[in-house]
Amino acid sequence: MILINRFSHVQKVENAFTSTKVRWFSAITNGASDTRQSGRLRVLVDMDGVLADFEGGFLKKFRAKFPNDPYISLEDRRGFWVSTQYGHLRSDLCEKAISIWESQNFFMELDPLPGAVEAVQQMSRFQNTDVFICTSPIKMYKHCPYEKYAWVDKHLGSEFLEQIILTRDKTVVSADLLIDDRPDITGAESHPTWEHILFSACHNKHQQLNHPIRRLHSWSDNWRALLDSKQQ
Ligand SMILES: Cc1cn([C@H]2C[C@H](OP(=O)(O)O)[C@@H](CO)O2)c(=O)[nH]c1=O
Ligand SMILES: [Mg+2]
Repeated sequence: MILINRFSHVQKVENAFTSTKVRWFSAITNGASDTRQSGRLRVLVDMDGVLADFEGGFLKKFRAKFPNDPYISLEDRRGFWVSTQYGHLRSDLCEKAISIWESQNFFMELDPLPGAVEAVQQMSRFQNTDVFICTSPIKMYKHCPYEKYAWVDKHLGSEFLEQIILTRDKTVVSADLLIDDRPDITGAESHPTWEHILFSACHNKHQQLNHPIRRLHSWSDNWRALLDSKQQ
């Protein structure tokens, strides 16, 4: 009897733990109302193609490493994946393109996009606004995650290291806005809490999207109005 009671106590504790875990998890995944209830605006800012010049850095290093191979100018870039378009140009160029962003110092040495650092610094000083840098590392993890942290430290300062979210699935992160240059952002959560603002880039600026989406054309565009539009 004592044993049974003890067991049922353990079971109860386990059940309570499980249901707390479930509640906590759903707060993370379905948190739209949570962020608004807190009265604070939560903004996710993507890194490559929004803060850091991935496309420009890639082209410069590709041409330096493979001076005798054809390349695609930024004007002619189409489609999110650089390696896909290079593979269409000539099949061996796909692997050559990948070798560029898998190299040491690729992510570290990317230049900030015009106005990006200033915009994020200003945004983070807004009242009732939390800004996070939400970025996906490449799967070849030897250099990229470290270099993304080092880049933020160098350009935004060490206090911004608290604001980094590294994830391959941005749909499970709850926020009000996600500013990102990738047109199709999908993942485990089919109804992300954020509104995706498409940041214009050489690869997406000609793209007609079949779903309604607001764009930010650059950091000289009116990003303050976008934030205002989400305030209660
Ligand atoms: C391979 C590749 C990666 N990236 C960026 C997107 C991701 O960073 P971010 O989430 O910061 O935009 C990261 C890993 O895929 O590299 C491109 O922008 N274009 C590409 O062709
Ligand atoms: Mg990006």
